[in-house]
Amino acid sequence: MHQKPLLNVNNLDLWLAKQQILDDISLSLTQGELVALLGPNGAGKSTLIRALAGEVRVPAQTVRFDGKDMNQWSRAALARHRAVMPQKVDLQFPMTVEEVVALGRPRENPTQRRRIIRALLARLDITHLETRLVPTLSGGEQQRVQLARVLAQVWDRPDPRLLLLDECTSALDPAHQQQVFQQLRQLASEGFGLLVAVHDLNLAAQYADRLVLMKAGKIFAEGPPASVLTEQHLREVYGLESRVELLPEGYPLVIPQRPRTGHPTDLGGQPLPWERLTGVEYRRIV
Ligand SMILES: Nc1ncnc2c1ncn2[C@@H]1O[C@H](COP(=O)(O)OP(=O)(O)OP(=O)(O)O)[C@@H](O)[C@H]1O
Repeated sequence: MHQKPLLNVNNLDLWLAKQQILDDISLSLTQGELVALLGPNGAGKSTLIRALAGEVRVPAQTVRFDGKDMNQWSRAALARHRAVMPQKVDLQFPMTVEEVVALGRPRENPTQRRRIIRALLARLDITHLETRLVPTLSGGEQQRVQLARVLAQVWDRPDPRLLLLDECTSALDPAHQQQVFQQLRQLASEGFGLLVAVHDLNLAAQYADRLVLMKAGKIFAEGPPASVLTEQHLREVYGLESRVELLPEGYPLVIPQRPRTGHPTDLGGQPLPWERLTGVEYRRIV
């Protein structure tokens, strides 16, 4: 088990356009750890990832990467040790999958680059797409190509290696979501530290060592999945009614409940059509 501190954030405040977006954020990530960043739309997850990526300037001494102030890292050195997958990547150029993944390794010798690309395409189940033009791929296929490009950047580099991934599985079908998260766990066991923003609470619960739940720019709760994903927390942070069950596998399962009032699809507490037909209340059978 790797235990070396990789990332330390201390009392980070961040203001953009005269608005406070991050409020007193403190967290840490060690080598070999996969931490999921959760929270409603607008909670500040992407902004935090951009700040940790060095894309938004942060106050001195608030973010340390491998023990060194983030502002002291040169761009070139950062590029070898941390890679970032932004939430939106919209590639319009007619480039092939192979060419896009190669962008992650611009200065590599061709034989070595080829080896890295092949390994990543296989890991992300996109070998069969290698010669296709990226803009012609489906959304989920494109997302896996972008992940391969990001991984190529830090693949087989010396430690420290940090991955900051912003909703890297949002377009994937359930089987590919599982496959990608298994790969992320594999990377953690190889010594990477991973911070992954994700909306799927159950994926996070299944794969992350720890969860960081944000609300309105602050950390609302942080810890192992079972301590963060409680019915009370989900109500307070998302306004979501849910049932949370602890599975025999050791992680919680969140089952969202149909809102009783105030939702556009809600019938004001009236039984839904199939409830009238079957006499079975939907809430009890989900
Ligand atoms: N450059 C900016 N200028 C002004 N406000 C910004 C800027 N960037 C982000 N914000 C605001 O900061 C808040 C947090 O945005 P952020 O994108 O970090 O949220 P998020 O948690 O990633 O949300 P989502 O789940 O929708 O992706 C939002 O209210 C957003 O409008």
